[in-house]
Amino acid sequence: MTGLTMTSPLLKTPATGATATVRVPGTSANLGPGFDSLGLAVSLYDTLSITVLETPALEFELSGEGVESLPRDASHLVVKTMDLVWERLGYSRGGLRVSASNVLPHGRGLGSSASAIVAAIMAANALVAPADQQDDAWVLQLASELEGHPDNVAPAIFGAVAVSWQEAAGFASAKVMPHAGVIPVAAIPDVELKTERARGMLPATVPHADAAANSGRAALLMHALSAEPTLLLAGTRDYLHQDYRAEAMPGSAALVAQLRQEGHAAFISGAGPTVMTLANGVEEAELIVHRINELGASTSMPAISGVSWRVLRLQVDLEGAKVEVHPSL
Ligand SMILES: Nc1ncnc2c1ncn2[C@@H]1O[C@H](COP(=O)(O)OP(=O)(O)OP(=O)(O)O)[C@@H](O)[C@H]1O
Ligand SMILES: N[C@@H](CCO)C(=O)O
Repeated sequence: MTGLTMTSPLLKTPATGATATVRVPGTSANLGPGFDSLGLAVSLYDTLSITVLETPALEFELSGEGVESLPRDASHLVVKTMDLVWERLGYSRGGLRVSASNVLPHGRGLGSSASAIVAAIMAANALVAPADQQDDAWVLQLASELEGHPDNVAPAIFGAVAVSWQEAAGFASAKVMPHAGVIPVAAIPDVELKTERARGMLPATVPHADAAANSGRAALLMHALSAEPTLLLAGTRDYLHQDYRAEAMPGSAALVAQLRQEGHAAFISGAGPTVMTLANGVEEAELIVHRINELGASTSMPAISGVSWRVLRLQVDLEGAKVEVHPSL
């Protein structure tokens, strides 16, 4: 690794030749009643490698999700985010090679934008001089600002279940380890729904009775997730967002209703349209996978069978994003 160089009296540059690689999990936000506050990390991972080049070029090696549609210039979310990190830390960017292996589907409610932002911040932070590097609380603050809410970025950074909140001093998050029996099952539809559109469907106010009922379920959910998974069905009941957004994802709304009627803790993952179900043990997880495939193939519920579902039995990721830096050879 070459030493840090000065491009102006004020700005430093990251060390040329170094590569930072970040492996970041996807996340499921809201978990039913935890709108904009609860989320959990799942065992689906994007990998981002950033190499600082000697030339001013921006090179992209993208694979997987978004390969056809993502921009290959400074407007790419990863580059925009890294530029902001370096600006705040007093650095300027030269050339970069951005290598991304994208597994998380975009606009499906699995936190792809949050994971991209977290990976970019962690890579940029790892490439500055050790004395300038910031801690995870700083990463959480900046990532939440960029994403607009902390419920996806917190579990992407820390893993497990994250309970996040905001006060005058900024965003904060507590990590809660889930009961070992909790198994997330994702049903990912082949249609995209932009978070921005889903947020636009929410009302400005909700009835006090709904807010009160929702508070009770969110509190119950934390107990169910950490200690008593038999209560997951009751704990994942939401009153604040899913009904208001159902029109934009009728197949997902129908699948959530059907699975809940059959006793499974299903909810819309993030802003949708992925349906997440939290199983209590392997046997229930296998049953849920089988049942979703069956409903998708049956003609008796056209709202569900009219959508093509990719069903994945996952695990809760307990560690969150990991970064490694390789100096130049
Ligand atoms: N790995 C990535 N690299 C660059 N841009 C990305 C990446 N992942 C997501 N994005 C950008 O974020 C957009 C998707 O963000 P959006 O908030 O709509 O959905 P999401 O994050 O997948 O879902 P949710 O927030 O509901 O969990 C993509 O269309 C793309 O512009
Ligand atoms: N809490 C967010 C998650 C998606 O980014 C929402 O439901 O809009």
